[in-house]
Order: sequence, then C-alpha cells, then structure tokens
Amino acid sequence: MAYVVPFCVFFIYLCLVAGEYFYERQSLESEASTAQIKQLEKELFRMQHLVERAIHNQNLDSVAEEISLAATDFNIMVYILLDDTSLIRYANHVVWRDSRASQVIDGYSMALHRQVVDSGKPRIFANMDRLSIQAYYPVITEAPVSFGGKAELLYLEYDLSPAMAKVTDDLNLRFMRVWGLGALFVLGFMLVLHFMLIRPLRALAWQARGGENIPFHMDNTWVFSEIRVLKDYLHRSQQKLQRTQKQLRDNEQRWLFAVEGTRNGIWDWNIASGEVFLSDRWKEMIGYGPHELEGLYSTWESRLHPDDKGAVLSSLQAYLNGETEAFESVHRLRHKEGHYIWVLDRGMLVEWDEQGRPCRIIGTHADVSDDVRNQQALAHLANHDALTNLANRRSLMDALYEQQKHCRNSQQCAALFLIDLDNFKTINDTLGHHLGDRLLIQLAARFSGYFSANTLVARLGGDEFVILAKDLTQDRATAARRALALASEIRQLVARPFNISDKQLHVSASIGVCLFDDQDDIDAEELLKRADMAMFQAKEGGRDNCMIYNSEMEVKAHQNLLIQNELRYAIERQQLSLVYQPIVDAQGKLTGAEALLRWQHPQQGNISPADFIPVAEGSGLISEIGHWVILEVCRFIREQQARGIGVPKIAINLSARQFNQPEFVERLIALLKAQGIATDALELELTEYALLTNLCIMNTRIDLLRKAGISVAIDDFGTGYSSLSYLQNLPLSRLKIDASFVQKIGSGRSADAIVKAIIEMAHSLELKVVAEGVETAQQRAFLNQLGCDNFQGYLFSQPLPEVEFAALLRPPRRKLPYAAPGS
Ligand SMILES: Nc1nc2c(ncn2[C@@H]2O[C@@H]3COP(=O)(O)O[C@H]4[C@@H](O)[C@H](n5cnc6c(=O)[nH]c(N)nc65)O[C@@H]4COP(=O)(O)O[C@H]3[C@H]2O)c(=O)[nH]1
Repeated sequence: MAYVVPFCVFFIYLCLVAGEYFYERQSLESEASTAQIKQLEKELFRMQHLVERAIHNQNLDSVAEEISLAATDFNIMVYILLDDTSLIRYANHVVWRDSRASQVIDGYSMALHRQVVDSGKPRIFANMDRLSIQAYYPVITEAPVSFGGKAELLYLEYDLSPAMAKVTDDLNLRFMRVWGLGALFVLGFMLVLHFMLIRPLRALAWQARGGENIPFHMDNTWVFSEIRVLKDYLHRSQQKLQRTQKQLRDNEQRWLFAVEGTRNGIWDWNIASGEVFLSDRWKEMIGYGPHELEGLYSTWESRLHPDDKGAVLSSLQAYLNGETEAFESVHRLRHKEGHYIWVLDRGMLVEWDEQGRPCRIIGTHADVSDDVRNQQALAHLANHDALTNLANRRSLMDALYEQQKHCRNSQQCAALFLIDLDNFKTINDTLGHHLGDRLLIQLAARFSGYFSANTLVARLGGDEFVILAKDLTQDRATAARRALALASEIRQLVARPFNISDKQLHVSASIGVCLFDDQDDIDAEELLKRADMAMFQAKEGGRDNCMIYNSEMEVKAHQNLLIQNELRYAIERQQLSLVYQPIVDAQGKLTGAEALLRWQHPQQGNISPADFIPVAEGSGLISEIGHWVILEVCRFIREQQARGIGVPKIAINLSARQFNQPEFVERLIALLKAQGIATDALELELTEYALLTNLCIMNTRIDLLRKAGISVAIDDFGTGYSSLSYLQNLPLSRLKIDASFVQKIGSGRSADAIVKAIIEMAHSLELKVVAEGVETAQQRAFLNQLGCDNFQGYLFSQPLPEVEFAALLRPPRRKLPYAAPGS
C-alpha cells in the first residue's frame, strides 16, 4: 500500500508529461504548418503574377520553367497549373500534363477548385491526414493562352512530413532533456520517499503485524523525524500495551484462580446465536467431562428441574427485559447420574446490540447442594432441639399459642408439664456431659415414643423437658385429675433405669403442671412461667414430685425470691448461726452431734433451713454458705479444745452441689489442716442425691476422705432412688435412716419391716446406723431391739445453740435419754 503513493505520483507525472508532449507537438506542428503556409502563399502569389504576366506576354515557358524549378524542392509533391476545363497544363511531373487533375492527383478536390475559381479567393490549408499543405490559388486573367483555354488555377501540395518529423525530433530532444531531468527528479524523490518514509513505514507496519513481542526499531537513521516520532510513540504504546496485557493476563489468571478456587463453573451465552460456552467445572458439577455436552442454551434449559424451571426462566427473562437489576437464582440441575444438584446461578449482561437489545450474558454456577441441605437442616434446627431432636422452645411457644387459640374455640382444657430432672447437674458433673447427654437422648426417646401425636414433647434446654397435653377435657377438675395421672406416667418413665455405657443410672424428676383453658387470658410465656413455678414447688417438696400450679405458688415464689435476695447478705450481716443436735448411742451416751444451720432474719424471725437451703442450692449460694458452716464448726471445735473440752465427731450436711465442686476433698483437707482441726473430728453427711452419679468418681473421693480420716455418712436414707450397689462399693461409715421411716414405727407392719430391713442391710455391709427423728421411747425401744447403733431426735435433744451444746460437752457428761425440755 505504501507504494501506491509514489506510483500514483509517477503516473500523474507521466500523464502530465504525455499531455504536455502532445500539446507541445500539436502547437509546434501548427506553428510549422502555418509558417510553411505563409511561405507557400508568397510563392503562389509570386507564381500567380508570373503566370499572369506570362499569359499577358503569351510566353508560358517561364511558367513551365518556374514549375520545373519548383519541382526541385522535394517537399513540393504537386505543382500544377490548370485551365478552365480542369486539365493540367503545367505540372512538376510531366506525365500529368493534359490530364484531369481529379483523375491523377490524389486528394485533389474539384469542389474546392470550383469554389476558389468562382470566389477568386485562394484556399491554402494544412491537411494533417495527408501530412501536407494543399493550396488552391486562382489565376485571374481573361486572356486565352496558347494551349487553347484559359489558365484559371494553381494547385500546390506541399509535403509536411519532413517538417513534422523535424518538429517531433526537436520535441523529443527537448523532452528528453527537460522531462528526463524531471523524471530523474521524480525518481530521486521517490527514492527519498522510499528510504526515508515508505520503507521505515513498511518496517513499522511489519513489526506491528509481527505481534506485541517484537520491539519497534529502525535500521537506517535517515528517516523523517515524524517517522521517528511515530516509532517512539509506537514503541511506547507497545510497551504500555505489553504492560496492560500483562496486567490483563495477571488479572485473568487471578480471576480464574479465584473462580477455580471457589470451584465455580462459568458460562457465557451468546443470546443471538444460542451458543453457550460452558467451562469444564460447569460440566464437572453435573458429572460430565470437558468434551461432553454441547455448548447450547438447550443444554442448560433441558437440565432444569421441572419444579424450578418456570421460576428460573421468568427470573432470567425479567433480567433480560431490564425489569430486575441482577439475575440470581438457586435451582436444581439434573446430574448425569440422574439425581439433581442445587446450583446458585448468577448472570450479568455484558453486550448489547445497536438497538440496545441484550446479546451476551456471562455468569457463574456454584454447587450449593450442601448449603441448601444445611439451610434445610438449619430450618429444622430452628424448630428442633439439636441434641434430642425434640421440638425446641420456639416450636413450643408456637404450639402453645395455637393451643390457646384452639382452647378458646373448643373450650377444652390443656396441660403444660414442665419436667426437671432431680440432681441432673450432679450426674453431668461427675459422669461427664457426654453421658449426661446420652441420658437426655434416651429420655427424649422414651417421651416421644410414649406420647401420641396429640401431645407435643419439647426440650427447653439442660434437663428441662416440656410436654403439652392437648384436649384433656372441658371440665377443669377432671382435667386436673388426668394431668396428675399423666404426671405419674411421666415420673414412671423417668424412673426406669438408664443403661448408659455399662452403668445403670436412676433418676427422678420434679414436675410442674399448668392447666389452661379458654378462661386463661395469659400469654404462652406466662403459662411456661407458671409451670416452672409449680415445678420449683415440687422440687422443694422433696423432689420426685409433681405439683399443679395454683395462685398461692406466686406468693411462695415471691417469698423464695425474697429469701434469695436476703440470703446473699445473711453471712456478712451475721444472721446465720449453727445449732448442734446431739447424737447418742444405745445407752444414751453422747457420741456426736449434727451441725444444723439457723437463719435469724431481723424481720421474718427464724427461717427454716428446709425453706432456705433449696433456695441457696438453686441460686448457687450454697457453696459459700457451706464453706462458712465448715469454718464455724472448726472454730467451735478449736475453741472447745482450747478450753480443754473434748468434742465428739460433728456431722456436717453437705449439699450435692458443694460436694461435687472440683477438688472439694483436697481443699477441705487443706482447710482442716490450716484450721488445726483433726480430720476425724468431722463427719460429712451426703444425701443419696449427692451420690447418685458416677460410682467410680464417688469411690475415689470418699476413699480420699476416709484415708484422710474424714468419715462419710448417708443422710435421709430411703428417700432417694439410688441403687443399693453403691452402699456395697462406697467406703461409707454410717447410714442415717430418714426420720419419715422412724416416725412411722409402730404405725404398721410394713413401716417396721422397712426400718428393720435397712438396719439389717446396713449391718451386713458393716455400716453403722443412725436413726433420725427419734421422738418417742417406743421408737427408741424398737430401734434398740433391731440393734440400731445411734439415735438422734427430740427424744434426746433438740438442736442446741452453741453455748448449750458446749455446756453439754463439759464433764461430767450426762446421758441423754430424753430431750432437754424447752430447747
Ligand atoms: N420432726 C423432727 N425433726 C427432727 C427431730 N430431730 C431432729 N429433727 C430435724 O431433722 C433435721 C435433720 O437434719 P437433716 O435430715 O440433715 O435435714 C436438714 C438438712 O438437710 C438441711 N440442713 C440443715 N443445716 C444444713 C447445713 O448446714 N448444710 C446443708 N447443706 N443442709 C443443712 O436442712 C434440713 C432441715 O434441717 P432442720 O430444720 O434443722 O431439721 C433437722 C432437725 O432439726 C425430731 O425428733 N423430729
């Protein structure tokens, strides 16, 4: 292409030269012929006079001579004199004489002859076809001549070829000089153009075509400065382009890496042609290899799940119509193996045609099957308890709300049972959460297996379960009876032993029931609160119990709250004190005492430990209080010993929570050591609930205590659900028969039999027996008869304030057959 310009220049130059040449030749030829014509005019004018004079003189020889003379000029082809009959009278070639001119002279025109003769005006003109000048010249004379007629016309034809040839030769010579030089100049100009412009341009073009990797350079230094500027610019642009391309490649790689990293598939759909690029990962997601599946829109559409298809396509159409800002859809695509996977499909328009219609859209595919499954699982979790798969609090609340609505329409009564396992925390702490969880799972399975679909079983968390019994009946009293029966069934379900990891566990539950019908205009939370209140009362009532909510419980709950608040400050305000209840042997001799807490409230007077100990246990204050009790007993023993008074073994009540504190035993031993108290000065009383955990751990702890010299007794024996196996295995020292059994002595054979069995069993296990709550001589006698080792009760002594108990210790010690009156 670069050569077109010089070629055109050269062509134009040639056209100009040729034009100029022909124009010049024409004008030179015209000039030459005009000059010749003038000369011939003179010659003919002279000849006319000569002829006229010769005629006048009647001597035409001079004419013949002149014509012959003229014939010596080789350029005169024809020179003739014609008479009025058009016969040639004289001619430069003798052969033509007496011939008709029109017959022998080529190109002779009789018409012109006549015209010239008639007009008397000569006609001389150049005939370029014949390359000659033809002249018709009249002879004006009336005189007849010797040849018989009248001479009337001179005709001459002059050969212009030599003149024209000369003109051409001169012209050629001139053109050779002038235009040849011009051609040389043009050629030089073209060479300059070639080397300084065209060649470097071609080189640049070639380098540009060669790709971005060949740097722009110039071999010759003689180039136009503009070319150099262009080269530098191209070079810079090339470098910039290379940098940009590198960035682009880097970005593309990063993008690919990112997309690959997220394991997303890519699609690129040409809407007009229907062609779709599907990345390898896209195909892999639905089980195909890189070379499978046609890159067509129908490949995708035909794999959409029938249930999702409508929604997906309308969402896509809405985006293509510009009705939505983005295309994003989660739907199912059929896998090669026939099943469906969930994909998150996102697309973005990237090209539009001249009319603004979308023509290209690209997008990504992410396999979200796991996410969807997770979402479904999450939705399930949102309404279900993760551990037991029972309904959770949220579901329960919804069900309660629905049930309340139903009650209003049907006037039916429903019951809400709040079930809290007794001492579950102890099980958890000692056996570990893992086994505790397994117990909860087993219990949940028992509940859901037992109750019908009309009953909702839920878990609120921890060891709290809720059962919603719907449509009990319309009569509230009947509903209450049914609720109690149901509660009894629940307790039996709970009481069945749990076999967990080769251990058999026994648990009990405290149940609070809240009945409701269309009359109760309270919200679901309040219903649950009432059931909780009833459950708390059941716990207070000695566990493994069931209570139906009544409004008095509100008062009690309020009182408990008060106790809890006041108890916090009871120690620092010195409202707590200890009393000591003597324990005697069969002979009434003091063998020990039980330290019992008293709370002297400034306003409410004496508050019974039976009232505040459960509150303290529930609020966690029991640990602090328990620690205070141990310190108090130590102080008492130390003070007595300082006075030289021997103190028998003092039994201290330990709550399960306190005993199960981590490293409680080690810290107790260290404390006694620090207090300077012999370890055998104390006995720890644990209830069956406190022992109702991992036998192995209990064994280790009690063994540790025993080895340190601290004996352990079981308190309130017979009230718990513990198996007797722990009695066999634990290194216990004493067993205290619960007062409820002692007080039934004499009331029936079975009561006596129970007491007898307990004593015999304890003795067979080499455990000493203490009978609690001995109030009558009859009870004492019966127990004595059975070989009971020790006695505690009002018959011997009420719990005594410290001073009185200290007095009792001072020698000589008297026997305590009967209670000290008034204490
Ligand atoms: N009806 C009757 N009752 C008799 C008779 N003899 C003694 N009692 C009472 O029986 C309870 C015996 O204590 P417990 O079984 O360990 O039962 C105790 C014990 O479980 C708990 N408790 C008392 N002090 C403490 C303490 O310091 N720490 C802990 N953790 N619990 C304590 O409070 C419970 C109640 O204690 P108290 O009200 O002092 O009641 C005491 C005592 O006053 C009798 O002949 N007839």
